[in-house]
Amino acid sequence: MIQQKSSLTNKSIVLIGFMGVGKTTIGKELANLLQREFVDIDDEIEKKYQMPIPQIFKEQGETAFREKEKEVISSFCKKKLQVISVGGGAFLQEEVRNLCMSSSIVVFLELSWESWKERIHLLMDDRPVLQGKTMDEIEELYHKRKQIYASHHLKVETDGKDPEEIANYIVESLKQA
Ligand SMILES: Nc1ncnc2c1ncn2[C@@H]1O[C@H](COP(=O)(O)OP(=O)(O)O)[C@@H](O)[C@H]1O
Ligand SMILES: O=C(O)C1=C[C@@H](OP(=O)(O)O)[C@@H](O)[C@H](O)C1
Ligand SMILES: [Mg+2]
Repeated sequence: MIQQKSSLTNKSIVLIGFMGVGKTTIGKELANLLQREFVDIDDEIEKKYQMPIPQIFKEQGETAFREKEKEVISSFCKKKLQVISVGGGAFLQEEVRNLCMSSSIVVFLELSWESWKERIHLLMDDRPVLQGKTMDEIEELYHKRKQIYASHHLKVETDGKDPEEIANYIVESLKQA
């Protein structure tokens, strides 16, 4: 279920993985369990720029969104002892990958394509990256994105598990490592 390369410290924990894998949901559970502050980078971007993510994509484009994303992640990564969920595209930027890997424990949440497909109806409305794409194109993106998630300290397979179970598993794994 898991590959371990690091342990629980006073560093922040950063959750990565494809859109819809459960970073935001599991991040909240994990923060509760560890009694840490929870930070969702997409929420922070929306607060800072007073605009929903789909609107940023529509009006300013993806490049502008990635710049904002990098800025916000940079400011939160400096802090310790938080649980941080970053967007599924954050690790496209090498600078973001390096920053998170050096400052925090990076946990990659993995979900198989078969399981992910069942969740797509929950995601289409507010994930601009998915909009206008065919299933084949989304599948291609899913596989391409795997490369950027290769940077991690810990990998957790989430198929068939509920968010609480996954959060508990992360805590136990990090404690034991
Ligand atoms: N382990 C899980 N099992 C079933 N549904 C889940 C699980 N984790 C998340 N979800 C659901 O999938 C959707 C996307 O979750 P979310 O946490 O927003 O993912 P992300 O932040 O990775 O995009 C939500 O509707 C959430 O309730
Ligand atoms: O993968 C992506 O490019 C994105 C993922 C989203 O976050 P989630 O991974 O939390 O859905 C959000 O940052 C934005 O819509 C772009
Ligand atoms: Mg999220």
